[in-house]
Amino acid sequence: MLRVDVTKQLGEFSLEAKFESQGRVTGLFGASGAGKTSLINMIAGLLRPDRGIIALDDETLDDTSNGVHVPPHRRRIGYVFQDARLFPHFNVRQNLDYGRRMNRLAEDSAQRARITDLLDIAHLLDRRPGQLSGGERQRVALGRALLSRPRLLLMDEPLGSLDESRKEEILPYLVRLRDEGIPMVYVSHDAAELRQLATQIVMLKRGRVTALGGVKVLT
Ligand SMILES: Nc1ncnc2c1ncn2[C@@H]1O[C@H](COP(=O)(O)OP(=O)(O)OP(=O)(O)O)[C@@H](O)[C@H]1O
Repeated sequence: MLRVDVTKQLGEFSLEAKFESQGRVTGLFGASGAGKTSLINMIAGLLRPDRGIIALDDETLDDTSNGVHVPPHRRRIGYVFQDARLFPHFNVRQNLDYGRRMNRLAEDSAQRARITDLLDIAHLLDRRPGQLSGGERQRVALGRALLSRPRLLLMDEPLGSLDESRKEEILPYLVRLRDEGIPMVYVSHDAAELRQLATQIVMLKRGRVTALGGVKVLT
């Protein structure tokens, strides 16, 4: 379970968000500037709340009243950005291996084969990111996040930079990931996308949670 109860002032913008999610895919929905990225950056540990608590299952990741702040690399949280942010000088195999090495996990070739199959990227292992399409790059970014064995996967508009046909190409993979059982927080301003993927919705407007519930709150 993910529990968030935080406040943060960013210049003129104030974020005050409280929600709990048991959902497999928590869809964070809101217009541009609503505070979605700031909120998931706090869950990732990249941005510290001014006040409040973030907890994942039975672990407290932030608790400002007790001075608790677990640094990002200790959270075991995967993050997939709108632009894949692969390492350009590494090939796909090396990019995939990065999260595992950073987390000092043992090599697990069976797991890598399973993930590369799941995402249909096994034939791309020797290529560099510059030799991939946008959709392929995003599938590699998903694979890299998954292979770090995260307890939670954060996705910030992972389809945002893709055109409609590429989006259609990736969505089925995201549905497969949902069924893998790793909980996800999925940021989007696209209600149709969230209807297909999310199991629970947190709606944000100007830094406040305005609705919580199933995908029907999107209507
Ligand atoms: N470091 C900062 N200093 C000042 N203002 C900031 C800072 N970071 C974010 N903001 C402001 O906070 C608001 C929320 O930004 P945020 O990126 O979280 O929104 P978002 O919902 O993710 O938007 P988008 O969908 O456009 O990415 C915006 O008005 C932004 O300008």
